[in-house]
Amino acid sequence: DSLPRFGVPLPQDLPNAEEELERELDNIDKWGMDIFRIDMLTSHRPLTCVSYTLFEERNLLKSFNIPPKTFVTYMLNIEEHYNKEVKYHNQVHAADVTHSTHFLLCAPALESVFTDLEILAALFAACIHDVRHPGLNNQFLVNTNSELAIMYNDESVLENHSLAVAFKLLQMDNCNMLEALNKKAVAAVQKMVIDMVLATDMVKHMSLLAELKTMVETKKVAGSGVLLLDNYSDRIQVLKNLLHCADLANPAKPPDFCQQWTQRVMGEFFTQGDLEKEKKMEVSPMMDRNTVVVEKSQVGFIDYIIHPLWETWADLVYPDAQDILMYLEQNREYYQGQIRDSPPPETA
Ligand SMILES: COc1ccc(-c2ccn(CCC(=O)N3C[C@@H](C)O[C@H](C)C3)n2)cc1OC1CCCC1
Ligand SMILES: [Mg+2]
Ligand SMILES: [Zn+2]
Repeated sequence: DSLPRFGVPLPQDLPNAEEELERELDNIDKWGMDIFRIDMLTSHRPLTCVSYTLFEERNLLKSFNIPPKTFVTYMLNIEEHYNKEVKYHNQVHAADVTHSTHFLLCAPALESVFTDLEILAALFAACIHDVRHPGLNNQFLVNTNSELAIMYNDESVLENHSLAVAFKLLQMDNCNMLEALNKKAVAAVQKMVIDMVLATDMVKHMSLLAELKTMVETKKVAGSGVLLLDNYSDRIQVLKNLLHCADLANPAKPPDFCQQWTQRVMGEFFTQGDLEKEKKMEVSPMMDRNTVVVEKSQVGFIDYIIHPLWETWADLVYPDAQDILMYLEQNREYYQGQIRDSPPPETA
């Protein structure tokens, strides 16, 4: 039983789904790839399709003797364990972050900087980083004394849970995509994946950014212009920031994708806010559908979190991320313009 061409069966009711999907996947090395259309064309299995395409393109299945059937079985299993009912933290977000991770790894400034094992770890981390996300954030799980918060002692609860689930699923029948790696390589991948996924917890943001800024100030560059990273600590620090940037890339995407992501995240936030109201809890900031001004909160998010992070990343890989910064500034202006009675843009 051979695998379907893109790893996943395509919708029968779409006559030319295969050629439409091929057309979308032709953009896999571009920032503007339409992950929402790929979600539709794969009957909501974008993660398996994108990860399979990327692993094939990067020749990682051959390099690490990963049987394609095992890879697809594991990824479909992981995809099943993303919650389709959750509006933002579902398999489309995971596929988007995996694609963004791939794009950032393609930066010329990072050319031949990372080994195939590190690239495998980064893509794997992106695929699994939010698996079993309940659509509630860490603070809610802690405040409600949830099973998960007790299990993980209130520390990076969601991130620890996604990691545990991902490594548990590896042990299921015909799912161990790392079976051909030697013990040392598996341990190295596992450590890198744990370090990267734990770094996607927002509480780590300020310290991660501070370290990135220090790295930019002291960055060592080879004659060819690629980054010189000669120890694990520097290498994993760049990979942690790379995945964190990919996780926080929505406001730096083409406007219509950015706006779709905002609708999804607000849908998830308001669902949590409604639940907090129902439970007579204090409603979290940005989650009260009656008081949040979506455009204002996006401008604030961009000004205080997203732009400082992406500006620093763009410095690190200069001049590679300039058009990403352009989208970010364009989206900031869009949201600023949408705020009622906001000052008109200065005339030139
Ligand atoms: C497109 O909009 C967003 C896209 C992504 C995020 C965002 C913040 C942190 N992350 C990284 C993961 C994380 O830590 N969390 C914990 C919590 C902030 O909910 C986030 C969703 C996930 N992702 C926030 C976004 O908007 C928020 C709502 C209005 C302003 C901020
Ligand atoms: Mg997360
Ligand atoms: Zn995420």
